[in-house]
Amino acid sequence: MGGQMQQSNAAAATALYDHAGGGASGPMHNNAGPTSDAGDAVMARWLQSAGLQHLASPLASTGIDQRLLPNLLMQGYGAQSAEEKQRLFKLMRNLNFNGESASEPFTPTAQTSGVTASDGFYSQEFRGDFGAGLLDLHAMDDTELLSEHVISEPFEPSPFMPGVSKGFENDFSLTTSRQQKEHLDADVSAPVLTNEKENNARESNVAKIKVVVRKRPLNKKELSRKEDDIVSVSGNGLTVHEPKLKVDLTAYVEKHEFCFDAVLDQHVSNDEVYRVTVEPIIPIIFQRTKATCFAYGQTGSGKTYTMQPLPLRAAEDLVRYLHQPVYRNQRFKLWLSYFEIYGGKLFDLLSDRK
Ligand SMILES: Nc1ncnc2c1ncn2[C@@H]1O[C@H](COP(=O)(O)OP(=O)(O)OP(=O)(O)O)[C@@H](O)[C@H]1O
Repeated sequence: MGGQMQQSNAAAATALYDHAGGGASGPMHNNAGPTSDAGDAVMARWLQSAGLQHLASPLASTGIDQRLLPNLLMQGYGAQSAEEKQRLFKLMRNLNFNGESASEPFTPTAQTSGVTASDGFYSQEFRGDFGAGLLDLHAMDDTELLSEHVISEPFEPSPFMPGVSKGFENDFSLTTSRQQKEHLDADVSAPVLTNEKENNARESNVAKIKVVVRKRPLNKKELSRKEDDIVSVSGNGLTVHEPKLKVDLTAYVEKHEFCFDAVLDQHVSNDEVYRVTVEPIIPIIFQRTKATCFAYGQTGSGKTYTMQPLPLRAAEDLVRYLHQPVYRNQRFKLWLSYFEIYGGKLFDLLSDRK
């Protein structure tokens, strides 16, 4: 089914290209005939794939040069609501730029006899701001476009995330006020782009991975052997002082310096570990983000000692958040599973180690 559909799209796209080439000097609607119909059909189907088929017929009957369509559509031509404009914007983004930026010299990706690169769908005019305006047939795969239809349900941002509330103010949420809607209707591209920029900025502000090192104190055995403490901590850096011998057997210490997101020395309590590592993740989970916390290190380095208190503290905070008015009605669900992986086997600790 998908393959068939793509084939028929490919044929139709070629027809549109031919059509544009034949009528490069005049408006496309003047080129009546089968190719014109095919071109209109592609445009109609393209719009239909985003549920915007009602925009196709007015455009066809206006006498507007269809090479200008991408720009016209981008300016919100015919679209009534902010939601429609958003769909148009996403549809436009599915145009295949073939890795070229608009400033790069244009190279046509297909050739048809009698058609030059400056014509039709491939012309600078048609491409407008969108690079090489070849319809990406893969992007027209129905499943992918269906996902474009999913409009996220209104979601109230967490007041705990820095800078989040500002970003969501410009979002196309269904709760957009009338005044905002009018503003968005006036120019749909600007808010979408601003919104995207803000999303990127917000994402880059929140580190995806945070590595925290905890130094444990020397244990009794090490103390009884009068072993040296070879790790010193300073800020978010630590130095390993490695005892070495030169070839002439003179002892010397080689320093290895490392920097992490945070380094906790041996005097730090488990509460402080929680505060630095897991506590900041909890509100992010309520932004519908997945979060993982794990410990690694050599045997006896303190993984169990460090990790053991964290789940209980995290569960307390999670439940506390769930009861906050801002999250209470958002249909969040809390699941808990507890496994041990040992010796290549998985044990369910909430089910008699089955
Ligand atoms: N920060 C710390 N303060 C005091 N004691 C600690 C600290 N970290 C670890 N210990 C002690 O060091 C010993 C080893 O710690 P732990 O069992 O947590 O290591 P581990 O990394 O889980 O080891 P393994 O990989 O062998 O399971 C334990 O007796 C633990 O109580």
